[in-house]
Amino acid sequence: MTRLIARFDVAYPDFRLQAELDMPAAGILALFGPSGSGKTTLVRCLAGLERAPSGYLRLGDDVWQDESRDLYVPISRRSIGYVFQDARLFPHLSVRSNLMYGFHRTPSQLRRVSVEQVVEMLGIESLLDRRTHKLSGGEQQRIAIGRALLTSPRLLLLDEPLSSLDGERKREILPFIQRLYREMQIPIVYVSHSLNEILQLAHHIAFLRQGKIVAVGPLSEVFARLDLHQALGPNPIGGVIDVTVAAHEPEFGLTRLQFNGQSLYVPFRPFDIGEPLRAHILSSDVSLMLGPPSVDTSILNRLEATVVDIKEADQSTMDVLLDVGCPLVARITRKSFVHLHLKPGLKLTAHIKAAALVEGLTE
Ligand SMILES: Nc1ncnc2c1ncn2[C@@H]1O[C@H](COP(=O)(O)OP(=O)(O)OP(=O)(O)O)[C@@H](O)[C@H]1O
Repeated sequence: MTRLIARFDVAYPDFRLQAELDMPAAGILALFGPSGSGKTTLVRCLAGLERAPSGYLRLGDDVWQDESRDLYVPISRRSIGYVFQDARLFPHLSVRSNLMYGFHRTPSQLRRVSVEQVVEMLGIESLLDRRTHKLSGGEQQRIAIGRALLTSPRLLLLDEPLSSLDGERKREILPFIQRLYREMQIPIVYVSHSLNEILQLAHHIAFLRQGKIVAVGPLSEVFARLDLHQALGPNPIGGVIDVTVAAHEPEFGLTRLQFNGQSLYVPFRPFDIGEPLRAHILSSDVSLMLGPPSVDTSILNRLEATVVDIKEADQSTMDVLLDVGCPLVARITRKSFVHLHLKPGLKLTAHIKAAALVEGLTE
């Protein structure tokens, strides 16, 4: 499988990025981290807008930067599509001309994406003859993505493409980004500090703090890192679980999801049976009970669990990493931890107070 390998060390007067990536170039990689952690700097290095003095960058067989050989391929020859926070369309051109700009820049023998394909995928047929300054923010971003796609990029960089949009426009554009990956199979690096966007879109996540990638991998693994749990926020996600729809129980207003032989109930939604979805669970919504799952409880979501690891969260709470067929973190009080005599290897039951579904997720 094609890999993306990058090593950058960039020093500004008050900031240093020291980032290393070596991962499959497939699906959507989210760069996530607090403001000022270096996400944009990293993307600029990937794009070739920022030249890291001793940098190295390779996508598959293409080496775009290797300073040990004084090799630095400029952005115009990197086969990279870059979409910024603001769409940066050409205001004097129509939508069609903005799109064709990207298309014509690419030599015909390298074109792998057709105008018709992009227009259909982004739902922009009716906009083609419009001027760009009259378009809504969401429409403008779709055109910007289309223009980038029509350069037939081997890598698409989306730097907070939704941050200037309101909630409704965000919801409008997210499915198009999901389609990008599904239908075009172009690896995407997606910068965001919105956890919600990342849960909806990402297959992998790189978590940045103070210029360093402190964790990278599939979402379920990164959110299970106890050493990062405090850094992930006051009420962090304890589990990201890929599930399929198993059954509906409309008489109870419930839909049953399954994963690795376990079940999770969520409020009824008319999904197709077998449809892949993603659920996420806050670590504060997981409580623990000694012994195997019992039916004598009002709690519907009871998962068989094994304690894997335990870490102090703060003075009064502990994070407990569980194996429920996938990683899941429970945040419990220190008092309960002492009372239950928790230790690695202990088998018990995890009660899930609430599980939320992430809509329209890619498989
Ligand atoms: N050209 C530059 N010269 C000096 N400092 C810079 C330059 N570009 C970025 N920085 C600094 O580097 C740090 C990281 O910035 P960067 O934009 O990469 O962070 P970010 O994680 O993308 O932040 P945000 O989420 O707010 O966009 C910041 O402190 C910023 O001020």
